[in-house]
Amino acid sequence: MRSYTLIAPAKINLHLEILGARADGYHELVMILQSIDLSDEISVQASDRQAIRVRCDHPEVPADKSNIAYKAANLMATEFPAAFAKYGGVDITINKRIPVAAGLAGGSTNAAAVLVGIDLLWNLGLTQSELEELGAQLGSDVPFCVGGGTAIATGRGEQLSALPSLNNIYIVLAKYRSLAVSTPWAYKSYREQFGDSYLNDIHSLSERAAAIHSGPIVKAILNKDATEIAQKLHNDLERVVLPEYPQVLQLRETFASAGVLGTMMSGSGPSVFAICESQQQAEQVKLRVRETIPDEDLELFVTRMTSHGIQIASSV
Ligand SMILES: C[C@](O)(CO)[C@H](O)COP(=O)(O)OP(=O)(O)OC[C@H]1O[C@@H](n2ccc(N)nc2=O)[C@H](O)[C@@H]1O
Ligand SMILES: Nc1ncnc2c1ncn2[C@@H]1O[C@H](COP(=O)(O)OP(=O)(O)OP(=O)(O)O)[C@@H](O)[C@H]1O
Repeated sequence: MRSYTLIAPAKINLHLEILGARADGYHELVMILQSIDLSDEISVQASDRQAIRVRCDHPEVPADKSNIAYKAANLMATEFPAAFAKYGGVDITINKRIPVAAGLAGGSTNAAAVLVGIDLLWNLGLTQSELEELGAQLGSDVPFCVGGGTAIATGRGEQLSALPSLNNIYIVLAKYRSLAVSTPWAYKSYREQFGDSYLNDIHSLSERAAAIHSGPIVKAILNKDATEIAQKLHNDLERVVLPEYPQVLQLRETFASAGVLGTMMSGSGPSVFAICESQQQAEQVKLRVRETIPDEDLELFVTRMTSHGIQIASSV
């Protein structure tokens, strides 16, 4: 049976700005999303049973219909019933390395990999933008995960404009294994606490553009200047997550006192990343954080920014 093995990278948010609440329950955002070199491996294999099956080596990730990888395959089967009938079922195997429920788009990148894998398995020849449109039906972060790299995301996160890629900027990533933050809770809390500061009353596009704060970090990205990027990191969701989760606040403070270029929570948390001058500094910072917080529940990774989205590792 034919199969593809795909590399599915995680993302961090270099900028996350909430512009307002939308009628559909989502929030209008301006984000800068960045792929990192910390990936799951997804294999998508044709099967002779007319069914979708998911296996995952991580005990906390469901292997049933609630897995977003299952939902991605089911969407492809619904959108392309003739191909589903012709090529048969799909067996999906997920080797999970990205921390779960971390604000790193772990599920979203798995879904993007399944879309890419099934497109190849069924010879559909979909374009990147067609794959991104399908991804938007599964989650706001899924379209970005298809192509990855560095991008500005607007709307609810699904409208993408590519930025020049940032390679080899080293980061340290920290996440407490047992700590999870609900994304709906984070947005809802923000709306309840800071709804008044929304830009909903700004109607003209030029007024709205002038009020958006992502300009300085975009300039830093265009300059490919790690120090400048690190100084301009921003995440509105920190305003609700840090007061509620002291461990996340402690990670931010521990990174800051370790002399990194800059530090921020990713997405809705609870993972925190720190931008470093070099791989060597990143390794030193990792050791220092480990000494300061010798809690085995804390996972620490040294990784780097990458320009890759979903990639094919092998095909049989
Ligand atoms: C926090 C981020 O990861 C940052 O990149 C994303 O904004 C969330 O991306 P995601 O997990 O793919 O989000 P979705 O699965 O689309 O939505 C999960 C929930 O988050 C909230 N949500 C998400 C995106 C958005 N623009 N506004 C929202 O209010 C909604 O309550 C939604 O029900
Ligand atoms: N393939 C999957 N990988 C990881 N989690 C999954 C998957 N499918 C479903 N889930 C469930 O989704 C929840 C969120 O996990 P995920 O790792 O995607 O969060 P996240 O990194 O915060 O995502 P995002 O940054 O897109 O909001 C988990 O609690 C898990 O049970």
